[in-house]
Amino acid sequence: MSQHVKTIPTPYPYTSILELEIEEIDWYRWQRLVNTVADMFNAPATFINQANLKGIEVIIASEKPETHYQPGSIDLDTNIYCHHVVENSSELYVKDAKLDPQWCNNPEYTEDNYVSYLGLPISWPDGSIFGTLCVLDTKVTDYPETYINALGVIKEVIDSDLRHLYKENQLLTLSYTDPLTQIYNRRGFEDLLLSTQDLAQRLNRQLILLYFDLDHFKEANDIFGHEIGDDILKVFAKTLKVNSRSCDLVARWGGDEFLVLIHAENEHCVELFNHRMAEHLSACSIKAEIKYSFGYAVLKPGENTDLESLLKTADEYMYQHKLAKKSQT
Ligand SMILES: Nc1nc2c(ncn2[C@@H]2O[C@H](COP(=O)(O)OP(=O)(O)OP(=O)(O)O)[C@@H](O)[C@H]2O)c(=O)[nH]1
Repeated sequence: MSQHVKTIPTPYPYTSILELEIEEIDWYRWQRLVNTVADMFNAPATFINQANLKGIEVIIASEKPETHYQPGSIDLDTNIYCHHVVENSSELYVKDAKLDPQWCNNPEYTEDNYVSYLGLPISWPDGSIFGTLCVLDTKVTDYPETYINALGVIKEVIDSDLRHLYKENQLLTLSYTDPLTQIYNRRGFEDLLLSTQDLAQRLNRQLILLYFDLDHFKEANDIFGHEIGDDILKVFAKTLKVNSRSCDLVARWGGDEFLVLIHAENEHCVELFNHRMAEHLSACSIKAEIKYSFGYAVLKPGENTDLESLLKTADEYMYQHKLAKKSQT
């Protein structure tokens, strides 16, 4: 019997901008832009969508009586037009969905009868995808190139609003934060590593990369449940944070793995850090005992070791630590 293995799409690492109190976006202007596009194309529906942790979410919809859509988000498994724009980071123009079998399971076509779609990607200033500006129609279309170009100009207005937001730093912080533990995520760590290295060079100080991996975390999830598992991750992240200085970088690297980059006078700091961690963790009141293995790598001033090599060293060390503990038990 053949087995169909379903892959779960990775969510886009952004919180919905609708959930944030952002004053820098002129929502009224975005609304007018969307309404103008709908009028210009004489189309029943125009949207600005965001690719975020929920999937693809409608942020602004045209205010025409015939605009038909479900407010909220569509998960990444559903074959809607916008997913293709987001995935490929490029324009998509479907003049007549009937002519292309790839849309036969697209609910926008099969349920809402949107047979035509024109969508452009909207980008964050770092080039990663924010979402789409799109025009949908229930009739077959053949837009002139001048219209498509005009849509491109309107999209650039939205891009530039996002750039402004980035300057304000609100969303930058957001896209750098792991939503569960509220420490940096992988992307935040990678992006801030360079400036931390720069600072350490200028101060002529060494940096130490600490790599932590929880022990038997899968078992804790299995025995106590996923929610307690989440609590363990949160407590561990918080413990790392309170034991670090504000200039250190504390991040969740993925799953039950964490990184801390510390400005350290010498390797003795690693022992001290560990000692403080053990003390804090033993004092916290959580159902499951939190144990971890760790490794580290040193980056001396003047050295130019890349993150990959540092991680490899720290990971090998951590692995030996884990093995040693396993063989003891
Ligand atoms: N609750 C919760 N579990 C997660 C999360 N992310 C990853 N996991 C789980 O973390 C577990 C990691 O398992 P493993 O990598 O095998 O690690 P381990 O059980 O700690 O094994 P050892 O490292 O060998 O001790 C997996 O079961 C994941 O499903 C999360 O955000 N929340």
